[in-house]
Amino acid sequence: MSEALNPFKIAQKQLDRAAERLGLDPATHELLRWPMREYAFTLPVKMDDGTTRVFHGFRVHYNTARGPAKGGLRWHPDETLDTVRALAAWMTWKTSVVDIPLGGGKGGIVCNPKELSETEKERLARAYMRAIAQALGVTRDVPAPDVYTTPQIMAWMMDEYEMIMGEHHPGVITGKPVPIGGSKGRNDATARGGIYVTREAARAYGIELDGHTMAVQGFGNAGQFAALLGEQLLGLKLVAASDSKGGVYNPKGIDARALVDYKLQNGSLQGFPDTEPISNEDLLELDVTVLFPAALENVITEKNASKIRAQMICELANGPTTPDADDILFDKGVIVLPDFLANAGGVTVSYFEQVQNTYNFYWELKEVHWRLDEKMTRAFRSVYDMGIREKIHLREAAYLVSVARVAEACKLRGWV
Ligand SMILES: NC(=O)C1=CN([C@@H]2O[C@H](COP(=O)(O)OP(=O)(O)OC[C@H]3O[C@@H](n4cnc5c(N)ncnc54)[C@H](O)[C@@H]3O)[C@@H](O)[C@H]2O)C=CC1
Ligand SMILES: O=C(O)CCC(=O)C(=O)O
Repeated sequence: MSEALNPFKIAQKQLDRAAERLGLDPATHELLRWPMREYAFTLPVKMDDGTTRVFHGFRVHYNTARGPAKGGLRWHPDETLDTVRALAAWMTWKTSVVDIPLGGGKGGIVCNPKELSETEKERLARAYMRAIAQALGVTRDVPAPDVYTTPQIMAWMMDEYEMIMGEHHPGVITGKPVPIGGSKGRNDATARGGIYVTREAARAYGIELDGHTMAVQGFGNAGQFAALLGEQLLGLKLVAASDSKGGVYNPKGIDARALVDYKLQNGSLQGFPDTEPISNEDLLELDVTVLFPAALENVITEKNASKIRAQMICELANGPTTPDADDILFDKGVIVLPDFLANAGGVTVSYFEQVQNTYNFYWELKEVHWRLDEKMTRAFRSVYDMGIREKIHLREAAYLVSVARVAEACKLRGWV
């Protein structure tokens, strides 16, 4: 990875811009440029064939001034400490922009879960939990799912934690299956939050969505629900979708439900009837109303930004757009709904899950939905108003809103 595409360098650069505009004092700026605490683990795990494999994992507590660390766990072969640092920084700005009383954290294991059996995944999840348990808990840090981690993995981790502690602690992790303390509505929350923000942005900028088109890059939790809810709630027509193996395209429209079922059955999108193949790169350049990047970082860069034809980009992925690309898109008039605003629905419902776990009283789905809608709508308005007032793009506006809140919390605590 080139230094220019190092996600943590990008996160620091984004913060530097905000710090300058906010006129942050040097100590606060330096404090917010770095994680407050980092853990690195070496995890020996027994494989099904009797051999031992050694995995490496991380957990980063970026900033906890507004509350305990919060953020997902990613299992990916390309995971690095700097990726986790960046994701933890973005979690800090994310919990702040939706104004929930949590800080930012993130974790990861360098592995390819597609090569692991279910029993190997379970042993890896439990090994990670044993390594991090003492630093977790509702008053310290609460993990959740991210790329290639699932409700089942959260369930194993919660169970391991409770074995260690000898009592129930469902709030130690969120994104759990509903029967063991998960929240209704967490499964589609990331996409749903993004759909609410897209709806608000379309109203604010006067963009017609009903009957218009969308393309989705990345067809996992975030991407699949974006396609389904984009169709159901906004009337958008899916014309292309892709996953790590490539994409499918039909300008006349693709039935989102049928495509999700096909992906769940076949593990890939390739061969879906009445579509032609499309690469991940070409999908980004389609002439659509809304583009949902929902895979990984750095897919929109200075190399392809000028070729983007979408009217609006709703960033469900973390870090899909580089700072240089942001400026190009702003000049072109493309509306970018920035990641830590657009994908904050996931952590917001994770927070609702923690609240329900604490009270041991569970909400109906419609309560989750209206509370999420309220949080996302309010967050969008605060960012939009800031963007208009300062004449800046929405990412910079979101940084100003979020960083000011975290800086205030640091100051009130007497840290700076
Ligand atoms: N799951 C959650 O609650 C949240 C997820 N996110 C972000 O959303 C993005 C997607 O996460 P999930 O949907 O949860 O993960 P997931 O593991 O459910 O799905 C990931 C999808 O991305 C695809 N993919 C992987 N590499 C790709 C590539 N190079 N090109 C195109 N597609 C590729 C995979 O095939 C898979 O379909 C990530 O950036 C994640 O950090 C953000 C907020 C919350
Ligand atoms: O649900 C959560 O706590 C965090 C989800 C996450 O990792 C993210 O928003 O990037």
